[in-house]
Amino acid sequence: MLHNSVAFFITRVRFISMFGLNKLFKKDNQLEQQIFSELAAYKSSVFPLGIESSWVEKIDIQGSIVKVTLNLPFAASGAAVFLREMLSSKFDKSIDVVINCLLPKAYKFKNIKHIVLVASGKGGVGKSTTAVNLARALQAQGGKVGVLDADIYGPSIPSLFSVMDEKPTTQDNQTLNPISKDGIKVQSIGFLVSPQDATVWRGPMASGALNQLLNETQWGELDYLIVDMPPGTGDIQLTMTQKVPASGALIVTTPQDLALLDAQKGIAMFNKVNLPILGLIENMSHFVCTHCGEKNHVFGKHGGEQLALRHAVPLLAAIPLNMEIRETSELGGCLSVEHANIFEHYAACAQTLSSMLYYQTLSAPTVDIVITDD
Ligand SMILES: Nc1ncnc2c1ncn2[C@@H]1O[C@H](COP(=O)(O)OP(=O)(O)OP(=O)(O)O)[C@@H](O)[C@H]1O
Repeated sequence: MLHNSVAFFITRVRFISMFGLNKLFKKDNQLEQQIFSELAAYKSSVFPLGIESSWVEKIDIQGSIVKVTLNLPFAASGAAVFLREMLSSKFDKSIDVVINCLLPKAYKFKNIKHIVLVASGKGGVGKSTTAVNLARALQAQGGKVGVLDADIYGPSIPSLFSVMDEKPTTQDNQTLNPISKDGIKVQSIGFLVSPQDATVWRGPMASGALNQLLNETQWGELDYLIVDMPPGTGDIQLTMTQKVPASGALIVTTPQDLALLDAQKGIAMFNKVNLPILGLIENMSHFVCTHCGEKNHVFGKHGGEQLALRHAVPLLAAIPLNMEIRETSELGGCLSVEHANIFEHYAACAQTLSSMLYYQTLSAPTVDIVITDD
């Protein structure tokens, strides 16, 4: 019996060699190695150091059908589109790329891996709109996401997610369950106190409330918690910043001189408390004419770019002034579903942001952060 199977095996090997199939297997192996090399050499803002071989889960080659599966340690599943194009053009054949996002289990606070503050030097520049779309984009890229609305002057997150009438529930009378909207966990100061009451708060009260919302909400496991900060750079914002174990801050600005001056104050504020500034987002950066497609810089040109250069922080996105952004936001809709082309701006920003946060964690020492109420 054993003799028979050995004979069968030898015949099979001979048969394969005879028809040159072993060369075919070698060729597959060669292709696999070339794919590894191309991935390692591919550099972009999302992959500044290329794609590590340990991120390649598998390369499946079935004749002319090739599929590459990657497990990325950050939320950038949309990058599959570029990688697919790059590999297909290099090898002159269709190569499919699938990206799963598996962030390392390194927690910044409780079960939260990264906390990102979204701030602005002045009100009305689109900070909350940007925070919500960025949260949705991080989720679309494969992350588990929560949003904490700490804007005591005008908590607009409930309305931007269209959950104004909901109230967080409690199971133990000590902690609150956040509202879940489209898989995103939402908590807002607006669910708990009226805006009239909150606007007269002083720094310690506001930061105490933020602390409480952060600590006493059952967030579960999150990859990214986006915190919508109150606009401005005063005592309240400073005290709040000091109380949150954030990975960094994003500053939203418009291109007008006055907004840029205030954004500069925001940069100074975060520098004062040594919180890394992850980047600037220039909102309402330009307007694309719906008839002729021409780009108009309604509020000025290159302002965000110059500010970013001056302070050596990345300009992560230049979001257009766009009617669909305003309409969808005001109706609490989802831009990715309703206007996918405009949502691309936020998707690209989310990919770069999540990659930055990953590399930041690699280079930072790990410390346990304990928040107290004082
Ligand atoms: N890129 C954009 N294109 C068009 N409209 C926008 C854009 N970004 C924001 N808006 C609109 O601008 C208005 C202000 O936006 P938002 O409430 O997000 O600003 P904010 O900076 O958070 O304000 P506040 O300081 O009051 O919290 C909203 O009507 C919003 O829909």
